[in-house]
Amino acid sequence: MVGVVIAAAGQGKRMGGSIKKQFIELEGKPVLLHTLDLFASRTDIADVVVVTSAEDVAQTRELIASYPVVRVVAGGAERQDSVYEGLCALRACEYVLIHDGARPFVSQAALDAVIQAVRERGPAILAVPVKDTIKRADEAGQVLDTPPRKSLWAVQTPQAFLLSTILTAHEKARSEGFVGTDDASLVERVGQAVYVVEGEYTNIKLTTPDDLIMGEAILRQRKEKES
Ligand SMILES: Nc1ccn([C@@H]2O[C@H](COP(=O)(O)OP(=O)(O)OP(=O)(O)O)[C@@H](O)[C@H]2O)c(=O)n1
Ligand SMILES: C[C@](O)(CO)[C@H](O)COP(=O)(O)O
Repeated sequence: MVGVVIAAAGQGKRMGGSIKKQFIELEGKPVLLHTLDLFASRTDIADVVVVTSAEDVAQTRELIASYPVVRVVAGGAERQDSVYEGLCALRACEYVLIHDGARPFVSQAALDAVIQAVRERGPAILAVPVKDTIKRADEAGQVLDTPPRKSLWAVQTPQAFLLSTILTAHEKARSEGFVGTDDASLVERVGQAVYVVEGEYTNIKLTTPDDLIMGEAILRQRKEKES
């Protein structure tokens, strides 16, 4: 069966404002519940662990009281620490999807695709082709090079792994003091192949206030399609 870790223990510094972004309401519902609803209706998901800051655990438990398979644990200072706490709290799952609480728009088709990929190929991550030209530059702003765009992907979540694989990779990174900006990078650094699954540009992470405007537009467009 598949378990899910939802990382929602961030402070939302880039979003600003007095309410952390996972608790901001979009169309009258907190972002975290939009995210949870994507997984709650799936029969292939056996366990869901939401990771929040220690100070938000009680509030989050109240918020998710009506979700039967969802539990809440406290996270850590870095996203990687929070994910690790979530992984340790999972119960009897062969595979795990690691997802950002602040990514409430991933489609069911994308979830199907990433689950199929991890079962058939191994570690799998949703990503979209980069639209802009990307340059590397040094600290003085001088351009170093222009990597060929066709090899570049903007990485999203969920990222899918065998639970044993990602736990081992996290433990190794922790013991060596390595902090990555996603979970797949911890698996890559132990030399294991990771596969990209093409996702959708609408699977945005709510990071800055502009993303809330985009998020409302995505929800509006989906509602219009349904009616
Ligand atoms: N210590 C942390 C930091 C981040 N996250 C989660 O990881 C996801 C992606 O992180 P990001 O967008 O960077 O969220 P924040 O850390 O909240 O944002 P910021 O960096 O602007 O403070 C979010 O769902 C966030 O809640 C987490 O669980 N634990
Ligand atoms: C995991 C992630 O969402 C993939 O895009 C991203 O790397 C999280 O990064 P952030 O630094 O927490 O925004």
